[in-house]
Amino acid sequence: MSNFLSEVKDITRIERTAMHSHIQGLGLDDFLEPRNVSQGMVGQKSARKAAGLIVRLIKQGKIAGRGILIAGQPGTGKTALAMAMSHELGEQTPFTSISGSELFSLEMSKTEALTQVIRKSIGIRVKEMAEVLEGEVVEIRIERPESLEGVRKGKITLKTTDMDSMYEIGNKMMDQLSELGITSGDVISIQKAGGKVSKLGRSYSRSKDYDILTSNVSD
Ligand SMILES: Nc1ncnc2c1ncn2[C@@H]1O[C@H](COP(=O)(O)OP(=O)(O)OP(=O)(O)O)[C@@H](O)[C@H]1O
Repeated sequence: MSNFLSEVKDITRIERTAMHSHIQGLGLDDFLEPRNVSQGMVGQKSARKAAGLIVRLIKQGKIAGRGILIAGQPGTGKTALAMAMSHELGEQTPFTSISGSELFSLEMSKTEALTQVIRKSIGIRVKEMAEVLEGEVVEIRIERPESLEGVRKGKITLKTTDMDSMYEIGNKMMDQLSELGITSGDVISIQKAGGKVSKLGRSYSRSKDYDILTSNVSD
């Protein structure tokens, strides 16, 4: 679990997109003419119109595999234009922002840095589908082997809204259950493919067993 958390920390970066949260599009009419104030955009009319033209060409499939260089003084709206273009291209077009200093490094080639950013952008669109078993733990039974060579055998009974089902569990799953401190009354999910266990909470009927706020608790 701790490894998993540290991995998450590694890949989490502070994105500087909040300052553009007002940008919802290029604010153009059907003839690509910029409206005065529209979709969070104001001014920069010729740049917005040019960006709209590029968006139209992309949507028509007339340009692909090309980059666009937007040049200008700091703070004049280059990132805002890029973000507006990604909005115009629809939800399927991810927006990923990087700064120049991330590309120029002694540790990594520019190609590698760019490849990572592209992978990240693609990753935004990948939805992971996992089949899971979810239910309240009724009982965990682990039979310890009598000899050192013997293998542990385990069974878990899960209660779902419809029924109770018993599953045989392997060593890895037994270790996970004990690491997470799973006991009867916990509501858990188990990923069918990898066997990853997650604790979702405690069942309502057993929730008072360890509830320190109730009057049942003695000193
Ligand atoms: N035409 C515009 N309409 C509304 N808001 C804008 C417009 N242009 C820029 N902004 C806003 O102004 C701020 C600065 O713009 P932005 O960060 O896009 O500039 P930049 O050219 O990318 O800057 P830098 O070169 O420093 O990266 C942002 O909050 C952006 O959303």
